[in-house]
Amino acid sequence: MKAEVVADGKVKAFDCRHFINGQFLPSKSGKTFKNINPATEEVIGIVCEGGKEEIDLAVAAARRALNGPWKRMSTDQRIAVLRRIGDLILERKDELARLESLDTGKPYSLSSALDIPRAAYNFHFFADYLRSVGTEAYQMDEVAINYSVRRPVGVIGLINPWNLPLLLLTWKLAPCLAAGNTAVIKPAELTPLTATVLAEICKEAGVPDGVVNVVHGFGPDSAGSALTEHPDVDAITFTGETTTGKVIMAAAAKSLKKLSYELGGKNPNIIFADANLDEAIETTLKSSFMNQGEVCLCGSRIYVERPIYEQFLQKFVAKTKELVVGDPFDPKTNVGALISEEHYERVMSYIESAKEEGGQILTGGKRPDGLNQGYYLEPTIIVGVNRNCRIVREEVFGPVVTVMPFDEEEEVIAQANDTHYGLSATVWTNDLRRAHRVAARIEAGIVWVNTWFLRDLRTPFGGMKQSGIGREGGMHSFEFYSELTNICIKL
Ligand SMILES: O=C(O)C(=O)/C=C/C=C/O
Repeated sequence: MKAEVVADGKVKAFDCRHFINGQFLPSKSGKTFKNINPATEEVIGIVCEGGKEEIDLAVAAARRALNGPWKRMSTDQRIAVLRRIGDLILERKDELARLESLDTGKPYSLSSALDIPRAAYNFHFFADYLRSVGTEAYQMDEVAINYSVRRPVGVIGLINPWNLPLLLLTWKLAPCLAAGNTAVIKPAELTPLTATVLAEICKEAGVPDGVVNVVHGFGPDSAGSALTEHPDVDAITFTGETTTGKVIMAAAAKSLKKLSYELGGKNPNIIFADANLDEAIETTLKSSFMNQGEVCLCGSRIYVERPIYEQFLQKFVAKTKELVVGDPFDPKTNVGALISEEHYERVMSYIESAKEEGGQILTGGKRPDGLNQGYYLEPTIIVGVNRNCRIVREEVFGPVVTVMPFDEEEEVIAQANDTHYGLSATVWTNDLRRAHRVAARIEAGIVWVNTWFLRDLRTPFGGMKQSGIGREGGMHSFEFYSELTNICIKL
């Protein structure tokens, strides 16, 4: 699947076939769908649409592979394969970054700085981590000794989102393989390219046939539903929208699959008057608009303590107006194109609803002048809304934030927690005790203080309430991707 680098560093997309049992192959049905470049609205290739037949083939291959050479590999051999995958991702970093930008509309400056390096690091991190994974033992006086042994869960279904395609696929696949499982991957239908290259990289790195499988397609009545319903899939790990998470859970219930979920968020960004304002604004530009705001961790609800509210708005709006929206391959671009026409319309509908609810648009809210092709939307700041407005309650997943003033710590904590989500939050203050006090009271899986999206992969990562089930990262990933047997020996 070598992507062909064409004029001015752009790459030409390729047609995507499934990867099953070590072979690239089309759907038996012959069904395909178009792959669209969101920055130009052009068709850049076709993708084979998999269904029950392809999922059955992939699951059978994965089941067989559990007891093949993969099982007999020593830990050191598995570590070497995982490290090699990370190395090969880095060797093809530029090609992968261009493909990711072509598929998603995100700036190449972002995919080359974040998405692809983190994809490689996900493999290097879990390869190294595997060396230190242990279990536990307990001595019952001189009566008995208990110790646990760890084994892979089995065949894992990985269902991945379109916002950080390779970063999030490798975030799941690396620990899945490190723990000795086999995988059936269903990439998001909107972003098939880098998952297809990853399959090729896994084969080249020495992953035995059948251990990693990729089946393209949609959710309902397609590869996605076939995977979540398949009785021989032991677990499902999913990152995506909460609504989709509920559908998957219902399908997985029939065979009681183990579930790991990282779902939506409506994350508060709380800025106290004693914060370093310039630093808070510089990071808030990222936590608001990075990746076109298409990040589950984006701080889309900004709460500013009243004494600095006007000053914050004046500076934040001015800086936001300086952001360059446009061609993902232009080095000057900060904000690229939204992922699809459907998503673009959805985000625009939230901006319309905010206006109907009395919101004022301080900047953005429309397609940039001169960009009539591509799903481009200006970074948007909305004020004059409150906790009862849809724009404040529902995940927009676009370059749209609301800014609201607050007076008391108790009040802003209550507002921050007034949501059925609970993924992440950001707190800006230089008051040490307040930082710890407020962070501990926010109902979220991750709280950043005076920073955002700073990631130590050993930490528990995931959401509470309707933002997820379970945690990923370090030992938390191994807990999901392995089963423990406690053995009690009478002395
Ligand atoms: O940083 C991570 O490990 C991660 O999972 C990021 C998720 C972003 C989702 O939109």
